[in-house]
Amino acid sequence: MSHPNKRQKVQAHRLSQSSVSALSKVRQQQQQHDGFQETSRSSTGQGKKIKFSSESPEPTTATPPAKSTQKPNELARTNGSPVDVVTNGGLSEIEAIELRKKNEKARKKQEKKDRKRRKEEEKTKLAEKESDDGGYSSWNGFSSGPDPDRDRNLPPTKKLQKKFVEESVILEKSQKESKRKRISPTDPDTPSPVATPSSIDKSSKKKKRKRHDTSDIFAEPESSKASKAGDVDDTNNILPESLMASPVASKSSKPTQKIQSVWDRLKSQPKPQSKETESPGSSRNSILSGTPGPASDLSSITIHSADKVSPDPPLEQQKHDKPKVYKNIQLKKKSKETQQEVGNDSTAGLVDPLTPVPQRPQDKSKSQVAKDLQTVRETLPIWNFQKEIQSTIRDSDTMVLVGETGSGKSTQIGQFLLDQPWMQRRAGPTGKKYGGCIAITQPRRVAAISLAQRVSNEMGTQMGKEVGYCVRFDNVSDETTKIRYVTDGMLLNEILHDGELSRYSAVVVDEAHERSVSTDLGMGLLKGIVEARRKKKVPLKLIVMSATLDIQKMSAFIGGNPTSDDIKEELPPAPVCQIPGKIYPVDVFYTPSTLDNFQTAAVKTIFQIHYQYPCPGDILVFSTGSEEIEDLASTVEELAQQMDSDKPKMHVMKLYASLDPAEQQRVFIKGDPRVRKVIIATNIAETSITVPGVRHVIDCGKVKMKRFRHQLGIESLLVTDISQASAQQRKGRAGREAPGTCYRLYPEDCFKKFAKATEPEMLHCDLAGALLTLKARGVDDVFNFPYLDKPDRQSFERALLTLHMLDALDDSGKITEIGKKMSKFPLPPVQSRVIVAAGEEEKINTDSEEDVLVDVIDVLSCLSVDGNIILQPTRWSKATEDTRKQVDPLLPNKKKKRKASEEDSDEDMTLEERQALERAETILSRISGIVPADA
Ligand SMILES: Nc1ncnc2c1ncn2[C@@H]1O[C@H](COP(=O)(O)OP(=O)(O)OP(=O)(O)O)[C@@H](O)[C@H]1O
Repeated sequence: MSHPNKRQKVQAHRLSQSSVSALSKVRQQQQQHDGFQETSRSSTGQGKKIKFSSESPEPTTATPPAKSTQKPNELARTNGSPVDVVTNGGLSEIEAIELRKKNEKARKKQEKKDRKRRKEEEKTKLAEKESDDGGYSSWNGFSSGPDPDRDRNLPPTKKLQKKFVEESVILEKSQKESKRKRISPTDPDTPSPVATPSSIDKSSKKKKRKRHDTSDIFAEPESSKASKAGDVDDTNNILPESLMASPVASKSSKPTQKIQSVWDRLKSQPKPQSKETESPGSSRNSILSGTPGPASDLSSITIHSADKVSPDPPLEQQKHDKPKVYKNIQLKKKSKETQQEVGNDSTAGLVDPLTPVPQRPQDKSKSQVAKDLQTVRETLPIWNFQKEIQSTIRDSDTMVLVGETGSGKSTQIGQFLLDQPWMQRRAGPTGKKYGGCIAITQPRRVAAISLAQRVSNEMGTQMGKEVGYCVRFDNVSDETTKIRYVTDGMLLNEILHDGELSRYSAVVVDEAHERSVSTDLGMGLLKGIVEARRKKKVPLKLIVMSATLDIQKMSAFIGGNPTSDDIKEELPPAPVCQIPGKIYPVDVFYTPSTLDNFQTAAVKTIFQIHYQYPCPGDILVFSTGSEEIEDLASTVEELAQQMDSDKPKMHVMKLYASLDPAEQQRVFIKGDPRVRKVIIATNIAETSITVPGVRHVIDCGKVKMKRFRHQLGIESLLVTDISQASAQQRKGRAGREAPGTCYRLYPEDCFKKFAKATEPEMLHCDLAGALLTLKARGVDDVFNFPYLDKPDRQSFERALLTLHMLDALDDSGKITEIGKKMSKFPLPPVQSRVIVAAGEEEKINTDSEEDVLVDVIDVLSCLSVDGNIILQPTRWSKATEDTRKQVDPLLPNKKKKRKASEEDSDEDMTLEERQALERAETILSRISGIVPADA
């Protein structure tokens, strides 16, 4: 089988998203047809594709054939025969060339004139339209354009591309304008000579400003106006200058020397560097340093901000800012190779998803890595509160810990408590041993794994030893593990098996604001365990953490230590420790009005950022579900391939729950700083995680939530607005390694209308599973269990009836043997009942050839996966293996073992079985687009 080139691979990948290959073929054909239409339009000069960049004076069509027909000289030269050029009726070679040059020049001039005229027409139309509708339609929905008839017959993606390209040009023009203004900042009301030559009259200036305003998605919120005026000492809601009509910088008098020198440096830099527009940092600079002045490039701001926020910029940050300082030759080589691979398709601005991830420097010992990371740890806001946290939890069994996102809660808390005297494993009254380990719960497995990896790096230990994790189907920890990151579902499971959690000295419930059923049940159960362990004089410490928490409610709920022996006495609230300060500022932007289609807006924003900010600076986009993510990713990939070759390339990555875990971990590996990673994720990336390199967040403001539909008796996923707490968490994914930006694809008013906190899952889900868990844990009176928010009585009754119907409860409401078996499966009760029933069937019909249980497991496995049940085996295996090796150091050993056992089992196969297996593999490969159907 021949290896497909990168473009084919990307296409094959896209095909794999749809299992309907026929449909894909039709689509492909249509695309080819569209491509042809585009080319012919270009050659006739109609609907010519505008280049993404406004830097290059030379307009080119996107399709190579058009290019080649327009440059015969070059064609001839590439054919290797300059004499071939002499074909002009007896003219000498030189004369012919001269003549052609002249013609070419005249043609270009004419083209330039035409283009200018067309642009002017477009601008006028756009300005007129904007004055009609407030500018909204100029970017949203791509409904308005210079010549609507021209695009009528184009398919939607092409229309979108064309519209986007046109708008990008307008955007870049306006950015350039604001950049020019900033180089020579003057009074905002006095137009700079560069920006406003005398030939331009006042009305056209106004039009220009208007266009600038409306060509961007993000409006200037009230609060940012205040901050510009110096009233607000917060970087929230500050509009990036380059997105504004009148830059912030123009309010200031003169640039500081430092920034001016950066500008000078920037101007003298080669094209790709100097054309990058300013970051929104001038206001940030002004606020942080008290020095008003224009923005410079992102790197200068980073350095500047770091100066102010922390005296020593974190080491990782320094590396990130100056990729050239890498001393590791191996790494250099690697990245060269990577670039060669990436660059072999010069027209595509897209990094192939199969591109190997650059390896981390291998020559650094674990202790060296830990030593480097120590510098980062010491700059975290939580670092100075170490003693306070230690003494609070020494004196009290419970504590609420609140601190900004990125302040260091999840990574540092375990390390702060590790050496405390109460952490020692010790014997209880009966001689049973208690303690020695800390459990830190996370709502999602991806966070648990990445945090364990980070903390083991910080401690310089091997993953799975002193620091480990335990998530469903994957336990990387042993008896020696001291800090164990677990999902809250796994902790619940542990409580089922060991009602005292005797292994642990402390349990930290992280991201408690998420209020999943498991978190709420876990907290209710932990409350009881803390009391029980206190009585046995082997206390279990409980810490509840979040950045966005209702502190009073939580501290009253978990309660502090009793003040007397009177057991009836109500517990005082738990002590609260609040960590002030954030690590880096994040600027927030809102849209001026509500959008119909956040997917389109997300695409636009991604490219606006890409064109506006220099690399490094990855983008994290929050979308709603896997389908939306796949759609968005393929649109971005398609558009990225049409970018100019001098623009930084893009690497589009996806992150959602049903993705292969190794694929999920891939986003955490630092990539080539010259390539921009665009990670499109669901809310699984919302809390706890730090995706290295992310500087920009795009938040669609929506989430898919499970809702129980009483009439139908089923749960379904519905798209709803997020809460303010969620929005803050999403914003908090930027500003962790450097200052960042957050683009909210909704207006500020909408944000204010969002619920303050996320509604507890318990209040809108089917309670049957939760009640079965409680019953199995021995809680018979489920109605009076301590819930943080109690569901209504009807929900209880409905759930209890369901459990009774499934034989999980007897007539008195006690759990039955069937119920106990059911509670062990991490499935909804209805599904676990089917498994138990199938198991019974197996026992009864031992002679039957039908393997009911296996069939049932197959069906339920498919039902458990959100959406995509088709594997992507071989195509990803190389990439997946690279990632796995970095995440799981024991992988080579595991693989050896697996290979040995596979070889054993291969020997037992009959010829037919082997052929069937091969056939199945081929079909699977075909479905997932690895092998063309006609191969
Ligand atoms: N994988 C990583 N790569 C790079 N830096 C990281 C990584 N994990 C953590 N950090 C650094 O450590 C800081 C603290 O991260 P941590 O997860 O402990 O914060 P947090 O307070 O728990 O945030 P949140 O409330 O968002 O979960 C981050 O701001 C970042 O600077």
